[in-house]
Amino acid sequence: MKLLQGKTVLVTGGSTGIGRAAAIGAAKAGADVAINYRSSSAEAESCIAEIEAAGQRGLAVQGDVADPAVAGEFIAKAVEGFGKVDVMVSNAGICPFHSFLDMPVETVQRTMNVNLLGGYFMCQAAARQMVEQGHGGAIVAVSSISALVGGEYQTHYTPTKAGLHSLMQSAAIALGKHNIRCNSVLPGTILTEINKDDLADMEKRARMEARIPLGRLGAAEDLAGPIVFLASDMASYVTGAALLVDGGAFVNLQ
Ligand SMILES: NC(=O)C1=CN([C@@H]2O[C@H](COP(=O)(O)OP(=O)(O)OC[C@H]3O[C@@H](n4cnc5c(N)ncnc54)[C@H](O)[C@@H]3O)[C@@H](O)[C@H]2O)C=CC1
Ligand SMILES: C[C@H](O)[C@@H]1OC(=O)[C@H](O)[C@@H]1O
Repeated sequence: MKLLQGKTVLVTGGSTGIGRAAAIGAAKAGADVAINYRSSSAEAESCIAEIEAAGQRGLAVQGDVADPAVAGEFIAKAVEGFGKVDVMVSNAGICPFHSFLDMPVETVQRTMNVNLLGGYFMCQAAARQMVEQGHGGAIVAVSSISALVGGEYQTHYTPTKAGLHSLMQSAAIALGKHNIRCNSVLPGTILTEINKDDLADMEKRARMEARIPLGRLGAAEDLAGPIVFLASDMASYVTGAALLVDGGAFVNLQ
């Protein structure tokens, strides 16, 4: 039997990058998958096509996670389509690199609203549905190695990732009695749209590659296995945990 056979998995920011890889990975593991996406319906449709090519049902729901109302709407549409919610992968995020001293207020607020509050309301809405269903569930937040270490141009971003990591720890306690497990993955540097401009600086890219014991930056697909594992019953006694998926970068001090 496949790891997520019969499960319904929801992924925010699921049309590109890590979210897309998680959505397609979940479908390949036997789940029906609903994705939330921000704006590009072409990317969302092509993700749904890949979910269907894996033999599963797919559903795309547009919405800005920074709007708290969008969380309830996403859950309602998924329940309407698939009848239940078993897994929430809270993944949507932005990282507009910017220096600290002249950081625009709007950039800070938007990053917090999307990454942290968006994640909070999505996880809460999913948990409410899971509690109502009465048969447990799993929540996986896409936090970051940035929950543990800083970045000069990420002073507005790293606190959101530390916040998601902390949210999963507290939610694990709040939801344990409902058999809802809450964990986070902490990706290292993964080559996606979010850092395309930043990593166009070849010197910086080479520096980052050099400190990764596995010798390469990550690909979005590197996150699919860890997310599917944490979502699955194979991880039935894992909650409140954080799984680094960084090629060993974090432990490489000198
Ligand atoms: N690429 C990397 O090195 C790392 C990424 N992450 C996190 O992984 C997550 C996914 O990012 P990537 O796949 O790397 O980049 P990405 O840019 O491909 O994915 C981010 C997704 O979130 C969506 N999104 C952004 N704002 C949204 C909003 N307001 N409402 C709904 N969807 C929204 C985007 O449309 C996009 O599909 C983010 O939370 C990011 O912080 C964490 C650690 C490392
Ligand atoms: C977007 C960055 O490249 C990426 O985001 C993270 O969370 C990682 O720590 C990297 O800085």
